[in-house]
Amino acid sequence: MPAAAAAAALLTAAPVPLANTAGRISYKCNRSLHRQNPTLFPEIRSRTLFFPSTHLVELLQHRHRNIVSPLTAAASNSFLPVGGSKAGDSGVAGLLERLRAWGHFLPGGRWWVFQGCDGVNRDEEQWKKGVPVLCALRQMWFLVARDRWVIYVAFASLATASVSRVSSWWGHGQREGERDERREKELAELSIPHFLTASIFSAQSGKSSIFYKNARILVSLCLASGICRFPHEGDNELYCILQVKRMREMLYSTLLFQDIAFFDEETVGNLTSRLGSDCQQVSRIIGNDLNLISRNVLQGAGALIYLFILSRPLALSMVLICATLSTVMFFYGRFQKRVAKLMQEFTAHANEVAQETFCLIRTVRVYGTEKQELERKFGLLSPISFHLRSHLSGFLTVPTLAVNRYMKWLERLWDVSLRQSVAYGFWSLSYNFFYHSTQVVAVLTGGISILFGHITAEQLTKFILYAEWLIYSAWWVGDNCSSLMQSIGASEKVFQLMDLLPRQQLISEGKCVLLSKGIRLPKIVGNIEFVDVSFCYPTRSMVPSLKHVNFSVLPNEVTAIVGRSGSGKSTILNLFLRLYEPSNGQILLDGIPLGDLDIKWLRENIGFVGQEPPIFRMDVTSNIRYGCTRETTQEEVEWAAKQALAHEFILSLPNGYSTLVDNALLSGGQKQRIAIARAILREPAILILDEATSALDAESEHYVKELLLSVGNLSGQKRTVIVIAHRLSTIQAADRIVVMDGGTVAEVGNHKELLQNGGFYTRLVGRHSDALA
Ligand SMILES: Nc1ncnc2c1ncn2[C@@H]1O[C@H](COP(=O)(O)OP(=O)(O)OP(=O)(O)O)[C@@H](O)[C@H]1O
Repeated sequence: MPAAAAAAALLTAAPVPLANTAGRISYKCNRSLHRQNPTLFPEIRSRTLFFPSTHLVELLQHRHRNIVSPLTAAASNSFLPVGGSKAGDSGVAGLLERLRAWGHFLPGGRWWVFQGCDGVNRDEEQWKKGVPVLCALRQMWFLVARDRWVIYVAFASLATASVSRVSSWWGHGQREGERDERREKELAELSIPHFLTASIFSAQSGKSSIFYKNARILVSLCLASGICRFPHEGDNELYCILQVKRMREMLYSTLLFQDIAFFDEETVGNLTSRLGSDCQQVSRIIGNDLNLISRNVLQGAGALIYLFILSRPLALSMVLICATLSTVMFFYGRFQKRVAKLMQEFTAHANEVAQETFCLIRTVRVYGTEKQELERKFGLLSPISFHLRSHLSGFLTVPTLAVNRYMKWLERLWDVSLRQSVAYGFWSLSYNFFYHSTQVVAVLTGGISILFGHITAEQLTKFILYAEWLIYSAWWVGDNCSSLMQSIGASEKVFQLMDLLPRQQLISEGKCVLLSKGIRLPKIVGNIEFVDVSFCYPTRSMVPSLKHVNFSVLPNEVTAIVGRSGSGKSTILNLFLRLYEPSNGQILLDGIPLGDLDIKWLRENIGFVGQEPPIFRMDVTSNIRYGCTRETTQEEVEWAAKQALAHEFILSLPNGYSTLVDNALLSGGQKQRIAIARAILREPAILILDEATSALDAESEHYVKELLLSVGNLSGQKRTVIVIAHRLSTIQAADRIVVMDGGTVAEVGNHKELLQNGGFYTRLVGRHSDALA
């Protein structure tokens, strides 16, 4: 009760007008509520991040009816529900209030304000941060410049289809002396309405020779238009395919060369969504949208010129109508760009969740959370947008929503799509209105002109046909512009990702290639030194994972790193593998800073086996050969597999070494054996093992460990080994043990020395003797 009272006080203390700030208020209130009593309000806090404030009240009423009734009473005085009315509102005032609320559904109303992924309303400033249209087009052009010939062919055939001179088709058969008419007949597709009308009127007036001539021209024009369209459309398709391919290539290679920290922040689902649907959508920009826009602009311009030739006053009225339509088109296009951006974002989030769920399907099954993953408690009004639901709640009982992570994003997609559909409805409405306006204006003004003898009935018919053509072209331009805006909206994230610079260590002379840059030592001795190394993961820049770490690994020795979970053992290996760069200090290999060495060469000389080694979806031989730069025979692959005790189980697979495997098709121990065989085959100078044998049975582990730690490479020479271990047997076998505690080195020495010290290591061994033994 005190919490509810405090929360009520918080809400009433700051009565903020609701308009345009619903998301923000809701968020603030809930932050405060959550701080006041996190146990009472945890769920509400996360939910209302994307709910408008009215839903806070709804949610509280529904979920915490008993506890927070004073809060909702107080809240309802401060916050007027979007579609509802205050308690006590009745009669005309209440009705007016409700009507006013419904007014928010009209263009420009509050219903059209979008919320971003964080659930907060996006203001104009945030939208302006997007990629400008010209900038997006420039980037697109740069992307396809290599294949510009495809575009040239497409545009040339388009121009031919739309604007080619008819004179070559029928030149000598024209009526002499009719200058205007001759000019009018210069356009191929555009002249179809002209000859159509001329044919009809010549038939009506009984001029059979003129009728047949016009009919012949009509057929020729239709054929010409069709033939020119063929290369044009084919080229466009070809262009779209090329562009998607090129974009995916570029994006994929840009992503591949990013820092590991980048992948800590971006999820796989999100990135694959950009590579998939986003690239497809963006490819429409030049291949489809721009192409259709130019075609319709050409045709519209031709029709307009024709109209001006026929009648200037009538043509001006058409210009006026088209200008109004263009204004509507501008706003609609801007709206579409925003919609597309949000839809891409929400789709990416939905993909992210789906990908995660499918990757963790075993956990979902074991914990029986399928229903939870599908949870969806909509009622009668499902699925309609949150806002509309809120308005309807004034008339109907609307059940509270309960959505899971995936449904949350689908619901938000739906929410945006709903508004998109309504906007399309408004756009179509305006088109219809203007389309019919042209006819009415043409008939009225044209009829008057006929009455006064300024134009003939034939001219008016032509005028109406061309006016329709003009408005039709304007409509298509509008439609394609909005589609272009959609594509540009969708392109934003793709271009942002493509603009990322590749990781510094992989750049050479401005190119990101698998390159050779830096020092290559003639031979790796294997002396590794960590000098005052400190490190924070970029995603947690305030929390150091390593603090002033100093230790050495001597050549041909086995160094074990031990310590409690989270003490920084794997981080040390990550830094040595240069997956991250130290925030402070240096790591040296044979006296040379790692940063000065050729990274490609360095990695070729390191073998790494992790705790959960990844297996690629390919056959066993390819998996063992993965990353091995030297040529290897099948015998060598089998030798490595035998050393890793993998040979027997591989032979028992349906196709032996040719069996297709992946992470889900092998046991943990089998995966580790393949990864160990992979490391053995590389014959690395330095071997790094991160609990590499944890999934093996005791006997196999003993044998494999012997091999990895003592036997060394093919020629029997020992190598430098760094091993993270929890088992006492592994640790005892090490020449040197580095004991980590809370990101610092607590002790260094061998097993005997450390036990004699009686320090942290002794306590660790004592406390975890069961686990270590
Ligand atoms: N990618 C990452 N981003 C942010 N923090 C991380 C990341 N990886 C590890 N950490 C944090 O760094 C600290 C050290 O982690 P590390 O993986 O090195 O521990 P560890 O000693 O290897 O643990 P374990 O024995 O459980 O594998 C931990 O607090 C961990 O939460």
